[in-house]
Amino acid sequence: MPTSWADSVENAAIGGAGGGGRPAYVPPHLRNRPPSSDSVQSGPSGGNVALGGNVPLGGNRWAAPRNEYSRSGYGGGGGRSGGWNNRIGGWDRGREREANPFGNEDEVEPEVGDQENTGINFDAYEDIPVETSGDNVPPPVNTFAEIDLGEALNKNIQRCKYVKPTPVQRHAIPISLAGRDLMACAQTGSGKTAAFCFPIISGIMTGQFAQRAPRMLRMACPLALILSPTRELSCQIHEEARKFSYQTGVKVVVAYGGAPINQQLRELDRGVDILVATPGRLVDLLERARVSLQMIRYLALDEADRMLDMGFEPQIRKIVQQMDMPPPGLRQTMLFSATFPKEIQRLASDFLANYIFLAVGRVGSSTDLIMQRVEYVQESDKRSHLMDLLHAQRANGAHGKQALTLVFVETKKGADALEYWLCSNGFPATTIHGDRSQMEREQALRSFKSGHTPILVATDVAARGLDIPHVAHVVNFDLPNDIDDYVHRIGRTGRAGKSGLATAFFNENNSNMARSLSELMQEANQEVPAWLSRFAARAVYSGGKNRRGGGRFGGRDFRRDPAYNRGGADYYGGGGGGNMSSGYGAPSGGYGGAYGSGVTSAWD
Ligand SMILES: Nc1ncnc2c1ncn2[C@@H]1O[C@H](COP(=O)(O)OP(=O)(O)OP(=O)(O)O)[C@@H](O)[C@H]1O
Repeated sequence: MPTSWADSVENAAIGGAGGGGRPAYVPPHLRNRPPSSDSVQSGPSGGNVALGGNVPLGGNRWAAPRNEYSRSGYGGGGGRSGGWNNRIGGWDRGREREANPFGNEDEVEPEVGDQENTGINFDAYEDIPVETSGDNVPPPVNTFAEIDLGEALNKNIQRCKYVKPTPVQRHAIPISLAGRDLMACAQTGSGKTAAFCFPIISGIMTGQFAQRAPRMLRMACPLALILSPTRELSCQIHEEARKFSYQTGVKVVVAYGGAPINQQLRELDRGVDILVATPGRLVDLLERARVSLQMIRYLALDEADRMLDMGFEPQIRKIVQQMDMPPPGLRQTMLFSATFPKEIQRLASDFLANYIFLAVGRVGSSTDLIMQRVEYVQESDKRSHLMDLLHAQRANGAHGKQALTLVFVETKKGADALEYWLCSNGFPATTIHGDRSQMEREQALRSFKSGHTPILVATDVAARGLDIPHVAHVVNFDLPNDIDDYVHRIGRTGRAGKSGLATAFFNENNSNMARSLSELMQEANQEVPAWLSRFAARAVYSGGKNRRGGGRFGGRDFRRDPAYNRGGADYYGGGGGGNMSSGYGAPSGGYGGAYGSGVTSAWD
């Protein structure tokens, strides 16, 4: 059974609106009980506000005639593309019933010993190196049965067909259940979402905080906050969390920008235990005094390094430190990402109390499930080269499913231009980037995921977190300036134990990436072309483009660095000695120069 967010989008697309009018508020501790049997709906899945919609399928996907492109038609998005009037399923309160996020009545009752999550090969992760540091690290578990997550959550794990925990889950869940703060790095596609959702849901299910929840008029007081950097990722986490919390009595609500706020306010008014949000929309809700963070007991930052880089850091500090959220020690904080540059670890430590650092896999490295290729392609040849790749790929669809290709470009204009060119040449493509409306973005994702437009041209807005099944190929048409961005981009394929292919176009313009790219490829047991090694040998580390410093890739607790133990005064000195010195020279890396000459004052 498909279990990912992308599949739940399809389920939501099939379903209609949830039921009922506005219910009476029921506090969390009264909700924490099994719902009545009639709460299991056979029909509508309570279409997601964001992602409900339907994409007509069929026809020859590759047969688009030249010049057929049109913005309104290319996505094939008929159906409910309007989307905003759908209700998120609640759960048994008054006349409101919890929609079944699994979307299929047949799958409501899990069967013991049911088939494993299809296509998952977690044996691929078995011999993965794991490193923990911090005081009194709780031991890992090998099975879900060893952890007391509660019956209702265990049922949902079965419904998801998760047979055993992934390595990051084996380590992170016991740490979080023990109440410890956590900074966790694990490779893309390795199950981090569940690793932070399970302990939060389980903790709320025990009801230990619920009694103290105040009843404030029109002000939501969630117990847990999950922040992520993009709207699509927040929607995805929300969908996953709804599955994990189905029939547990825990209510999950999502709030993100680009969508009408009134709908989200109505959802919040109906009660919320776990709020999944993007920072901008949350700040808006806080400023309107429609959300209070005073009851927060769990804070999770997904893509935490992105959340704390210069783009988001002020908003995150405002949310976490300048509103009414309890301080570290009184809340439990969990930070997760596949990459964790040390300067960001240092920033993040402000938000944590006596935390455990967990690194699973060669962190910041890519998984070797992804076959990486780098090809030397001049700018002017990129389009024809891409076309060759796509032609070759037409033949590669398997089991009636067209293989999906995700093409990353540098700019929004570049994305539109490439999309137009692809469509004009008979390759159904769509695009996702920050200049498109939220509805267009969501429609593009649906169209891609359904295979209607099996090519998605994207900027970095799609680089992190998105879990789209059947992405067989990631093409870095334009390489990013930061090796961590590359790691996240290629991580859209090769997920959950499956294999994938990533191709990067490289030329002189990317010479500053040569060294970090070839090191990354070596780490992941990939063949490094001789010409790239020559580029790498000539290259000087250039600023933000490689922030790891020498030695092995990422994954080290920055508290173990000698500079940290000297008090950290010289830790960010820039340009000089120390492990991080190579990371901050140039202004053009992923941190937009913010850590260039001003590195010492980034958190002053
Ligand atoms: N224990 C499990 N057994 C089987 N499948 C799992 C398990 N845990 C997670 N998955 C599946 O693995 C896929 C990847 O999980 P997830 O999206 O949480 O990865 P991630 O580590 O957060 O990736 P990224 O770094 O790209 O954000 C999802 O489709 C999820 O449903």
